[in-house]
Amino acid sequence: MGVEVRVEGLTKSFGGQPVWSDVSLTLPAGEISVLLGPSGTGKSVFLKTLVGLLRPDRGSIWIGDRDLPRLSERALYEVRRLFGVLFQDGALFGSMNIYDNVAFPLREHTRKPESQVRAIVEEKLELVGLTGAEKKLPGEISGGMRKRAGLARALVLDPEIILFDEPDSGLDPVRTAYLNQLIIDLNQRTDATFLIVTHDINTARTVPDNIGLIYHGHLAMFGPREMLLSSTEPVVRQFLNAQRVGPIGMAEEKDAEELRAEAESGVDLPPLPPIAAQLRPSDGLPRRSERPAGQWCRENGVTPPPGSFADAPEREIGWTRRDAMDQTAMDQTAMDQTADFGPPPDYDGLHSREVSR
Ligand SMILES: Nc1ncnc2c1ncn2[C@@H]1O[C@H](COP(=O)(O)OP(=O)(O)OP(=O)(O)O)[C@@H](O)[C@H]1O
Repeated sequence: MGVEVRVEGLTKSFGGQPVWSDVSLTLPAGEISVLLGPSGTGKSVFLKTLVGLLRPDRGSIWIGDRDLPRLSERALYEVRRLFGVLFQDGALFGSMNIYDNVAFPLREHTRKPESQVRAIVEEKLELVGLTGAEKKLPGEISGGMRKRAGLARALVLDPEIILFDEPDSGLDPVRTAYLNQLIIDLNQRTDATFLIVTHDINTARTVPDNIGLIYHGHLAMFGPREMLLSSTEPVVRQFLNAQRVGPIGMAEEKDAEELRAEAESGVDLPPLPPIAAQLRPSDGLPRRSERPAGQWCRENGVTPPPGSFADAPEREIGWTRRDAMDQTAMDQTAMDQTADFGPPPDYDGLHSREVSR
């Protein structure tokens, strides 16, 4: 069973240079959250700080009634056992075969007899589809297999919180799709709390329950996926839609002159793409934390981008044609009252697939 992780006012710097400041967010128990951000904004540093490998300058990381940065080394060692971490490169020992790599945390942190170690290692290797690769060295298997071996090792102590640092880096799109499905299935099976750092926009759009974005030394936004996927906040919109137009430049932030030139050129951000349905477990059953598609938008009076949830069965969506019509009527009234705001948005596009047929 996963646990909630509550981060409050977390700040980290190196040699007086802040990486990020005043980060506050809650990773809900058992849910999948994704953390995005331009390169070098400190996502890996955030994961390492969460797990206690780096000490923050200020702030709290609450797990139950324990505040990690305030724990003694000994207490922290105990709490770390709640975590499983999949590092970017799998972080396997090159001279150990896959079996010994996966068995390592069990031999290091428990007194289990070798027969039990074997049973657990075999179970986790089967879970990640690596049965038969036990005797291979990390250098003898593909990058994708190394990731899965790293994942098996992250799972052997049955962690309640699993952190993934770019699990999809270096993988082709098909392997990324398989890995994402594996992550969803693992979440369903273990009910652990997941935090995934990724640069893959498709992963960010379909895998998580919540999305966060670190930008320019702070947490720009964190919340339910529908909140970010329908956000018109320029940084969020630019990043989630992989656009060049917007505040983020090649070297992180565009300067005022670049932004002015962009505004003068009349180039605008393209419309938000439709929100796709969340990826479901392989058995097709709803995720434990699943909320009806469109529910957040409806409850918060936000109109999702046209075409959203077209791939969710009508009976399961929380945003229906009726809501769209009600919303259109409400917005039309607002438009009539304020005038000069141009034509009303094309809410019918919400079901554009049906309409265009
Ligand atoms: N141990 C350290 N000592 C000093 N500086 C560090 C240390 N670890 C990371 N940094 C710096 O912190 C900043 C953030 O690095 P980090 O690897 O967390 O970024 P990231 O967002 O994960 O990047 P990417 O998306 O490219 O992987 C970088 O400038 C990096 O050089």
